Amino acid sequence: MSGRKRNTVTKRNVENLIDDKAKTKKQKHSTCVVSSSVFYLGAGLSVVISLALFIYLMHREENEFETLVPAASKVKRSFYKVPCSNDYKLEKFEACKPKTCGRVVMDDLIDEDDALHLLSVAKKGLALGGSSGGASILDLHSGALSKDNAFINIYNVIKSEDIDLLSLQDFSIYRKVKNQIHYAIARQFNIPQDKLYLTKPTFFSRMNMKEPSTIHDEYWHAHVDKETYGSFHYTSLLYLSTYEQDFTGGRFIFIDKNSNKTVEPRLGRVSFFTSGSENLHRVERLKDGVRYAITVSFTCDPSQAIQDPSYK
Ligand SMILES: O=C(O)CCC(=O)C(=O)O
Ligand SMILES: [Fe+2]
Repeated sequence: MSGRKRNTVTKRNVENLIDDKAKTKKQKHSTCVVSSSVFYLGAGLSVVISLALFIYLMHREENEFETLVPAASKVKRSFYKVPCSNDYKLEKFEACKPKTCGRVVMDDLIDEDDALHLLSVAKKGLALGGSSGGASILDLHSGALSKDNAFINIYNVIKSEDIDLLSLQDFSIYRKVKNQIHYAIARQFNIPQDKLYLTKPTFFSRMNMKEPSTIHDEYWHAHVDKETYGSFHYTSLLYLSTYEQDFTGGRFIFIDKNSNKTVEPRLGRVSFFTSGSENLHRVERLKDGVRYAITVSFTCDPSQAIQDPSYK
């Protein structure tokens, strides 16, 4: 009897049933609203957290730059010693190869007039070519000049178009500067000067804000000069423009285990260092402006020596 009663569909039962269904629907709807709110809140929160983390990491990277030599002040000679890598162990050239390794910055080695002269050569030379992307070079040894996505030979260009560039005076100023750097490196690292030779490439570089077009434009990658250029034992850079005056970004960064150490370029500043993996480095990506420099590097290997560049 009671079972029958339970199964009887009365008007009241139907009303209750509809009511219950509506309640369940309402409950379901509110559960749905709550869970989607939780979802959006969670997603929003994780976006905020990721953003904060990103800003923190960026900021932390900025903070982890220790400035070795700022552009704002001139240094006579700043020496920063680092332990040598094993890169030289199997090499001959006992008298020349690095036995102590390090980084040196000198602001009064090169006359400002000479740096300015080399800057004008760099500007004129690079104006005859120029990469489609952000990094262009002009190698005085081979004549290679970046042009669009490849290289042309500047000596052919100035000959065929009769352009007054890379004159005897230009080469003589390059040679004077090269000799001053040669002397400073030999002295610093205690090497007989006649066992240390100029090597190739020896090139002007120009960096600007153009987007990279080929791998040659990506100047900001970390590298070891001894691997990149093969013959280098001692790298030197003469800066021809000044950080935060002519460009921003573009600092030179030594990448050490626990920190990054920067050298801020300054017109006339020479930065030289041993070229092995004890001096892993990169150039910070430019944020604005145009940056000029010239690389003048030396080898201990007489078979990699080059003559002083001259008109061809
Ligand atoms: O221009 C600079 O400061 C350094 C460039 C560099 O590391 C290189 O050309 O190997
Ligand atoms: Fe380098």
